[in-house]
Amino acid sequence: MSFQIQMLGTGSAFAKAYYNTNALILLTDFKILIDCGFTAARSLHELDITPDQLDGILITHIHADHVGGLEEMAFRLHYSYHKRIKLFISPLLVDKLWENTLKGGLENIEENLLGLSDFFDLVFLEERVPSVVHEGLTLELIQTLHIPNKISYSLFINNYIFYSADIQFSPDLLLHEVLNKRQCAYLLHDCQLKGKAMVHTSLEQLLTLPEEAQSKIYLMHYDDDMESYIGKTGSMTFIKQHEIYTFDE
Ligand SMILES: O=c1ccn([C@@H]2O[C@@H]3COP(=O)(O)O[C@H]3[C@H]2O)c(=O)[nH]1
Ligand SMILES: [Zn+2]
Ligand SMILES: [Zn+2]
Repeated sequence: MSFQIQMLGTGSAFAKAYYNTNALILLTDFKILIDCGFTAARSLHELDITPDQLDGILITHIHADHVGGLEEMAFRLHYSYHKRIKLFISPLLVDKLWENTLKGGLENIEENLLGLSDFFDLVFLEERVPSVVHEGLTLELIQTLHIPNKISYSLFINNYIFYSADIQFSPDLLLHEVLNKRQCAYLLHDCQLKGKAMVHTSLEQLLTLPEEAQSKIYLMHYDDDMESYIGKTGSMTFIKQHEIYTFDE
């Protein structure tokens, strides 16, 4: 069964033009959002998608450009749509997400709404365990380095697409596991266009990869000056906000 990917946004944490890097995975009868940052609701609105039309949301890590839209989702699902959707999440992130990000806004709005599982149907994704989340869609989280001592996950989609979330340059992972062992056909990778990358991967670092690897890479999580880098990304391509991509196996 084929599926499509439509980026709700493709920007860095502070980008204004391209919104937060959050992705919709679209199957004929299933829609899941990868990350739900503070621009997600506006972007969904622009695409004429309401929160209740999502079947689930997957969280890679706790930064506002990846989870900052969850409070609005929870409120609207509860009050406007009287519905809970799935939240696909590592068990290691659940308490942190509730205690550090959502509790302040969501706790005690009603006496029986006490925690994350009162707003979402929690589906735990164990690291490095492929999970069939719907017919035709298998997701697998792997822990990757973003900020030391901060839990953060990248993702395999149907074991042939690698979705990096936010990640420091990890050439061994990319070349040995993603490309060599798993033979992934597409890599959606975050990219800091200028300067030395401290918590992301820089364009300069990605340009050190062999041309064959670059040709499979779609760049995301970029700054507002992306257009001035067109033609300067080797064999890598910028993925565009709201365009629908079919990544065939
Ligand atoms: O040690 C740090 C921690 C964070 N930051 C910035 O804060 C942002 C948080 O969201 P992000 O992970 O998409 O991107 C991060 C960076 O832009 C940084 O430059 N250095
Ligand atoms: Zn980010
Ligand atoms: Zn981050």
